Amino acid sequence: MTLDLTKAYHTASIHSVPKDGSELPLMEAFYTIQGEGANTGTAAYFIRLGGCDVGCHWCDVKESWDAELHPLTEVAAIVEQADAFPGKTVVITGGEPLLYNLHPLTSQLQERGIRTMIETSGAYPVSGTWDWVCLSPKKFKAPDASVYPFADELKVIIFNRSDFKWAEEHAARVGEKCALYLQPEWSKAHEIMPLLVEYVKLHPKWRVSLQAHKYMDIP
Ligand SMILES: C[S@@+](CC[C@H](N)C(=O)[O-])C[C@H]1O[C@@H](n2cnc3c(N)ncnc32)[C@H](O)[C@@H]1O
Ligand SMILES: Nc1nc2[nH]cc(C(=O)O)c2c(=O)[nH]1
Ligand code: SF4
Ligand SMILES: [Mg+2]
Repeated sequence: MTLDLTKAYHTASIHSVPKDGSELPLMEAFYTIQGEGANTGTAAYFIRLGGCDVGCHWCDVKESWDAELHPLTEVAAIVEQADAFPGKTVVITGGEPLLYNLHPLTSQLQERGIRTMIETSGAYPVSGTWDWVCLSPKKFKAPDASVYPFADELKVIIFNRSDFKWAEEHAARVGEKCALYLQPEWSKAHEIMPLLVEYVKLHPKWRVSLQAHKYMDIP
């Protein structure tokens, strides 16, 4: 598959993040339990990159949006720290990680035998090499068409009834093997859960994803 790199990592220059991907704006990194989607319950080291222009009004990490607030950090140092943990699985999240050139980060992780996973809205084309791609499309800035074939998992956030239709539109665009998840928006979870449960019972190709880390009270 050929990638259209003309649209990739387009804001890198605005945020003076080097386009070669050697340094990235690092908001935080922490070793925890994956709380969402297909890999829920497994140990993983999360690397959260700053910068996002998608603007979900219910985003649970708005502090990540302004890349300038997060220090440019050498990829080699990020990788070194990740390798200190026994999980040997790294989840790159944000912010929107696909704003940046992720080739050096993923290749250096994989050279050390660390699995690479990404949480992305898909708003920008894929860079880097991935063992697992979680695509979570957003109405506020729809995915780039090139991203759908990379999705191992589609995770749609349900905030209101109209999001079920939106979820089906995206399910029609991912590959046959892509696992399908519906995840309640956290602040509406109590209200939306009965609808979500009924929807999955009627449309069993979908599974429920909860933000298990929030119930476990861990990062
Ligand atoms: C903070 S985002 C960062 C990665 C990327 N920007 C994205 O949206 O996929 C990580 C995951 O959290 C989900 N998420 C964010 N806010 C949420 C909320 N209030 N309730 C449920 N899921 C949420 C996103 O849909 C995404 O799957
Ligand atoms: N434990 C835990 N699991 C997660 N899965 C996706 C997360 C994210 O913010 O991308 C996340 C997170 O922030 N914490
Ligand atoms: S795309 Fe992700 S980081 Fe950006 S606003 Fe939406 S949920 Fe938050
Ligand atoms: Mg989170």
